[in-house]
Amino acid sequence: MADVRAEVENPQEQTGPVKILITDRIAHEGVAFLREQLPDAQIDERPGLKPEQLKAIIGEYSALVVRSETQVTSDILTAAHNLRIVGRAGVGVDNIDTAAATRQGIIVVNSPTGNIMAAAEHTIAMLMALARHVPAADASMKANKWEKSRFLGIEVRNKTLGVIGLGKVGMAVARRAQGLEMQIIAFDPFVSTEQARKSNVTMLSLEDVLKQADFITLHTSLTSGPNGTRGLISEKELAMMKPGARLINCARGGLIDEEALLKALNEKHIAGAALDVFSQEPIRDNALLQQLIAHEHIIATPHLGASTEEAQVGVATDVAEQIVSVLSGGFPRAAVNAPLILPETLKILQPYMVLVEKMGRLYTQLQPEPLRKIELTYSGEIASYDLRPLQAALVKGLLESVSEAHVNMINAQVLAKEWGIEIVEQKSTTPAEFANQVTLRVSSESGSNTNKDDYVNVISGTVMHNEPRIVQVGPYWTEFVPEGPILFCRNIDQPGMIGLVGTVLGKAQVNIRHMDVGPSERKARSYELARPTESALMVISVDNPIPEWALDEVNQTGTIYGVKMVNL
Ligand SMILES: NC(=O)C1=CN([C@@H]2O[C@H](COP(=O)(O)OP(=O)(O)OC[C@H]3O[C@@H](n4cnc5c(N)ncnc54)[C@H](O)[C@@H]3O)[C@@H](O)[C@H]2O)C=CC1
Ligand SMILES: O=C(O)C(=O)COP(=O)(O)O
Repeated sequence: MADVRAEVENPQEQTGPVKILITDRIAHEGVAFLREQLPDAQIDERPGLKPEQLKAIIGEYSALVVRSETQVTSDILTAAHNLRIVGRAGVGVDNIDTAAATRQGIIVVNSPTGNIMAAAEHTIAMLMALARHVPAADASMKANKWEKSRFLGIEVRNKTLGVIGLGKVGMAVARRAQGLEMQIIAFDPFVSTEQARKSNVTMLSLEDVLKQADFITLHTSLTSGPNGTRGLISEKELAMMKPGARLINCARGGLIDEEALLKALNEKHIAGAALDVFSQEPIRDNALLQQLIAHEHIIATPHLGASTEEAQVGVATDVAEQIVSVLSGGFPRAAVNAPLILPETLKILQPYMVLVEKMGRLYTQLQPEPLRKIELTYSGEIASYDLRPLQAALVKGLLESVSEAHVNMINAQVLAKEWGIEIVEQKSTTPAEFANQVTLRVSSESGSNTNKDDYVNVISGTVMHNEPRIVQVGPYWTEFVPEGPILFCRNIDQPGMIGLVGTVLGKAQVNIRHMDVGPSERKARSYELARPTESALMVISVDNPIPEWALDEVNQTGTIYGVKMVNL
């Protein structure tokens, strides 16, 4: 069973050492950690690659490390045949097409806390610089001037700071600003008034924050779509700002309509703005942005929020650790697109993951038909765990033999949806037939399993001595280890049937490893006589594949039917 955490096997078999590509500059501590922990890996630092250069080489790599500069687009990802993880040495992942990565089963990780303080302190530096014209005064001094009266500033004490986005950075900024004796008001639709009140922050509507604050600082992530934050501060919002107020953006450039900002500054509606981030980075020859940063009431820094020694060491080692973990078959600490399962839980679930994947494979091989709805029932103690890995294992088992898709825990749900498969789960901690049992009930294309040979609508299994066992197939009770080549057939429940099959297999020089004949009713297991017209399911595990002529011979007996070979 392959590990569904982060599929180790690659669709295009990779030869040679594992390769890691670093395309933005990260602290050397992170690179050193990778080298130390993965001594056989090839680690290439190639900052400044053009998109077409990155696309040309990305296929060789298992891991990619970036900051905010490299654009990891879906186009790049289509060429990333061996990529298993993208590590963002920082917070914002808006430069990574995470939806495309998810579809391809690529884990995206970031460092959610490594540079929070750096970003918050830079915001405070921007706040003070805006209030006291520090950069302009410095430039004037360097031009050999002494313009004492030109740089009259304001105090921040007793002023109101409006925080838009009261997350990790926003809250750190609020705390620091409280130390400067500022009043803090905030807008964040996902933070409760009560929670904010405990930190002495007053939650208001966006409009009220804009109208009341002397300084506005932005700390939301950049998201697109109808409820996204792109263009959150546009002409209308700028117009709502208090005349003479100041704006700070150390989050993402796209949050502000930069043209509208330039207009508001030119009209002297707001007194100034401090920008660390821009809609295009680097700015290069973007005329609007050049005009904006040249404005006398703008303070600009080249996306320096995270650029402290401490933060860079923090984010680089944070991401390096997660890359080592994932490439070694473990879990990332901060995956943006993967559910987090604790290693202890995974250890318990592992044999059930094997079981469920085999149940999926068995179903697809016995009943190769488009699926529509699957009901997974868990009973026993197993039902009390986080069972997402089992669902992923099931999708993998079901789709692997019929699709090119590389299924793993990251993309299992997306792929199931694409295939139009609805998966519902039922959980009960009360044991059923076995202490822990997983049952798969399937509805195929027609919506019900009505055709004559369509008996495999239920497969049930358990784990015994850490080994998966299938205990029910359709109406038949059975017990076998789902492993290797297995012959499935049904027979009229009467004497001589086992002998018939045994003789043919003997003739074909096929060794039987295990055999189980399951009646269609549980009570027949207690050696009561079954009625002669009843059928039974024969499950015969063999050491080597059975030749076609032997399968035909078994099929022609008249009393044995539905002969099918599966490979688990
Ligand atoms: N300039 C730099 O170098 C750095 C920039 N950042 C950026 O700062 C931003 C914030 O980072 P964190 O605080 O770590 O993120 P976070 O996820 O902890 O906080 C974001 C907050 O924004 C809120 N939010 C979402 N939509 C909103 C909306 N429409 N209006 C108001 N609030 C909304 C969320 O509820 C959340 O509380 C991110 O964009 C990140 O990329 C972070 C570190 C360094
Ligand atoms: O972590 C973030 O979100 C940042 O914006 C920092 O970006 P950077 O790593 O400095 O390119």
